[in-house]
Amino acid sequence: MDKLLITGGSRLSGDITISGAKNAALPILCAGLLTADTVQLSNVPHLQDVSTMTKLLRQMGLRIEQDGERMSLNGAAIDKCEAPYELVKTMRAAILVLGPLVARFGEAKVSLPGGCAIGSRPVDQHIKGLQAMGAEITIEAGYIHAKAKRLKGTRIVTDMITVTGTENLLMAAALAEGETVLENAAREPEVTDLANLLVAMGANISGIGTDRLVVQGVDKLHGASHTVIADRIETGTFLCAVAAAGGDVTLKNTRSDFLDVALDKLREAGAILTSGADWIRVQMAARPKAVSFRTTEYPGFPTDMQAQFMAMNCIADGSSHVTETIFENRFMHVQELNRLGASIDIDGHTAIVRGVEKLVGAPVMATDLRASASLVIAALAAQGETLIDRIYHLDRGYDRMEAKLSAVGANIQRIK
Ligand SMILES: CC(=O)N[C@H]1[C@@H](OP(=O)(O)OP(=O)(O)OC[C@H]2O[C@@H](n3ccc(=O)[nH]c3=O)[C@H](O)[C@@H]2O)O[C@H](CO)[C@@H](O)[C@@H]1O
Ligand SMILES: C=C(OP(=O)(O)O)C(=O)O
Repeated sequence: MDKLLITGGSRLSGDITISGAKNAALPILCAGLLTADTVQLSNVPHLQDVSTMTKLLRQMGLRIEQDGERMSLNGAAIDKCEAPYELVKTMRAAILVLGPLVARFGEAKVSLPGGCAIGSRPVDQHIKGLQAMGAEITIEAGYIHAKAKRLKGTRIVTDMITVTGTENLLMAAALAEGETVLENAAREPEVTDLANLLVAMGANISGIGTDRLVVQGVDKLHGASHTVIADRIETGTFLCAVAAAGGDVTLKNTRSDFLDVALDKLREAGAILTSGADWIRVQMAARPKAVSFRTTEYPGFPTDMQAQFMAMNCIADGSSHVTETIFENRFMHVQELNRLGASIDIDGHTAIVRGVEKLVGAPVMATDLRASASLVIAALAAQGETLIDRIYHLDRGYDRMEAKLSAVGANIQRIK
């Protein structure tokens, strides 16, 4: 099992190119199931989750050709509407095949994802929405079986804001009969990116970027070309790394407008940020100041950035309160950060972080994707060597992270 060995203490300086967004690429790949024509994609990130998704979609008969960051999908020969447990258990986003399969082929058999390290993460809202559109759904032996001659548009109000729930229902609604209104829809930029691709494929969607999506179903979708948006969480992760370790780094091929709240928090921490249409520069010369925040849905503070900011807070001047409101168990990194000398206590959904002057390297274990990123950031800021185990979590969602960090001066190596 691969590990990362990091010797902390180097300032980071230079340029990093940001990859396409994992959370946009995954639903967008599933949108390839909605048409018999070819969908051409660019800026697709190199990630384990993308490999898992392409493996799953190929098993269904989707033809996928890949050339670096470009991918072409063709759904003319899909012959298997099934997502097996073996793949769904390694990547929850596999649930995103459910909506497209029922909408285009009238049936789907998809393994229930089950729980995950950060929370129980049920998919009841995906099911409730499809049922409201007329799908007959049964759950048997750990699988969701869905059937519908043709889905029918209706008004759906989800109990809570759900990102992949909105995406699944949006893809289903694109091919349903009549009008679907999705109330309480997620407004994450990745949902908008998917919606923009669907429109390019011939879908009729209004309210894109708002919490009320109105879809007039069409009989068929056609091929399109699309560039996946930049990964705002990868962007934020490198910004936190510089804020914690110090330095001057320019992130290229990214945007600042979808990270407003996180950028405000970094400024509050003392980082100097400048940006243009497709770049962000971060300069950090001093010890960061502690910043408190609570995670919420977009455009609020992203839960996917909570662990990375907490790592920065560990070595900050002052104390902070970090409140997690989206997932019930997303503090797995706390005990590992404490092993590096951090001082964090948990009180319910809030972590109280008392900044310490220094962290000291130690062997630690990654427990989930963003927890892994927080350990990398803490290790970059720590004195001495940190060995991070179980980095397969990191590989799910970061495109060659150690290569990007080495290029800006970090002392980091992958140990096979
Ligand atoms: C592939 C992808 O895009 N993953 C992102 C997506 O995950 P994902 O789409 O799984 O997260 P959701 O937005 O659905 O989850 C939000 C909350 O709603 C709950 N819930 C969700 C659906 C449902 O049917 N029932 C239910 O109770 C969840 O348990 C969670 O507490 O959004 C999360 C929240 O921004 C991010 O952390 C993930 O990185
Ligand atoms: C929780 C995340 O991803 P997923 O929904 O794929 O588990 C994440 O990207 O931080």
